[in-house]
Amino acid sequence: MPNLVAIVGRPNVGKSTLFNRLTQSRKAIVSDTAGTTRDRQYGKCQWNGQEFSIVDTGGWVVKSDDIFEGAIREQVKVATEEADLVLFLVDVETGLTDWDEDVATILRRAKLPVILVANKVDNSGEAYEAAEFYKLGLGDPQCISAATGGGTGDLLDVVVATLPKEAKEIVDDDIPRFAVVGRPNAGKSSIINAFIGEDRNIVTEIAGTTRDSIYTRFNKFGFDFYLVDTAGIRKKNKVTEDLEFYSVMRSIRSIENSDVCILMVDATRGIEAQDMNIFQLIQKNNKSLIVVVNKWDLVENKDQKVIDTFKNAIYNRMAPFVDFPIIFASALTKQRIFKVLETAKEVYQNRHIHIGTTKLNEVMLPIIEQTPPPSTKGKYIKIKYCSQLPNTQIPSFVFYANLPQYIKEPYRRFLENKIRDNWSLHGCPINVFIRQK
Ligand SMILES: Nc1nc2c(ncn2[C@@H]2O[C@H](COP(=O)(O)OP(=O)(O)OP(=O)(O)O)[C@@H](O)[C@H]2O)c(=O)[nH]1
Ligand SMILES: Nc1nc2c(ncn2[C@@H]2O[C@H](COP(=O)(O)OP(=O)(O)OP(=O)(O)O)[C@@H](O)[C@H]2O)c(=O)[nH]1
Repeated sequence: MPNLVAIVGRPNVGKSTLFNRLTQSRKAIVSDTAGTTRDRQYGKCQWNGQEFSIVDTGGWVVKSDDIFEGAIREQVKVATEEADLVLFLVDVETGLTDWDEDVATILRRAKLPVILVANKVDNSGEAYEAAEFYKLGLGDPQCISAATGGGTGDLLDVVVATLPKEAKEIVDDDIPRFAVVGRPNAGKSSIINAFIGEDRNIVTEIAGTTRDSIYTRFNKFGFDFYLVDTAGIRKKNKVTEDLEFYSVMRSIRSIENSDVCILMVDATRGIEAQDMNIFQLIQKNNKSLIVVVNKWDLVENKDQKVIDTFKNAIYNRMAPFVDFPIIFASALTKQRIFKVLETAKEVYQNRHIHIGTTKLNEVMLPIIEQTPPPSTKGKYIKIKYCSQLPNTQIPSFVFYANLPQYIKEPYRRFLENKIRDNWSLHGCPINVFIRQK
């Protein structure tokens, strides 16, 4: 299982620039105005064959001057509880600030490794300016320029050397792993209790080898699966539970270690930003999904129109991925709790679908013939055949075409939808590639 690295630091020190460089994504918006960055919260980095996840704490601050620094401080604390390693970024242009000292105090007390990183060392002549940060009591700073990339290779060497070694969990690979995720108060602990009750005979707790990772095996009523991180979910942390960042940090490990995510939504609140953040984590990790609209007992009018309105609202928010089940349930009254497990099992099986090449072509080629890819620049575009790739993490299909570069996203999506119409891939992300033949 991957390790989790958190980047912390004052606004404008270059967290998002560094996050971008490490994850090599160009999605992050870098700006000169403090606190304007978004969608840079979570990504993956690979270095020397080791993979780890990165969270940029700067992506989560509520933008308001009076709570700004307090909120960041709070996030630093959460990061120290949930991450495996912290990159503490400071800025040689501004030099040492009181706030850096505050954060250093929190970090010195934390039990995880901290790497002090002096950013904006754009040329070697500036490296001496970084010496003052030694005062923070966190060792010698690693000098980097996130903007040019200078020093980041050395930094990554240190990160990889410092991260705890990835330990193999003692779990059976053939048994599905379900994670229950959702915002605070959505009913995660309640539904886990409804699944396993307090009956010790049906569950075995297997202590994971990594901090906080615990799989609970459930084997009864024809079900056999692991619930991921149940102990972590049932452990309450009321102090920070309102923090958006907190629910995300809490979810990362569970999601990364699961096959199917059971996303709990509170029927009395609808879909909110926090639900969307968790949904995006599920998507970025290519996990299968079912949505449980919980606390359905509290909804008075449950006629079909209300159900449809709920469903449409959820699908609209999560578009374009809309092929997943939504179940209206109550962890309290146990209404449809079994349905949730049954559906999670089906969705897991969909992940392992194998469609033979003959069958796939028999169905897809006539569809393509009827609705061929639109010709671009007078070019005739032809898809010759298709097949499913073997041994992939999620079902992946390749369509071979004479001019793949002219087949655009809408048509790719059309192909994906046609595959979904013809085979049961409910809840399961799939890949559709177009390649040259
Ligand atoms: N000269 C120089 N400028 C940098 C470097 N890294 C980042 N910057 C600039 O510093 C400014 C802030 O960078 P960001 O990455 O947005 O900083 P941040 O810490 O994510 O800021 P918040 O979003 O406020 O948390 C931008 O103008 C960047 O171009 C660097 O290595 N050298
Ligand atoms: N009426 C009703 N209340 C529910 C239901 N599920 C959970 N609750 C209540 O909602 C509150 C939160 O439930 P929890 O199971 O603790 O929620 P959680 O998602 O684990 O919350 P955090 O630990 O804060 O992340 C509790 O008071 C539950 O009793 C439900 O289906 N119906």
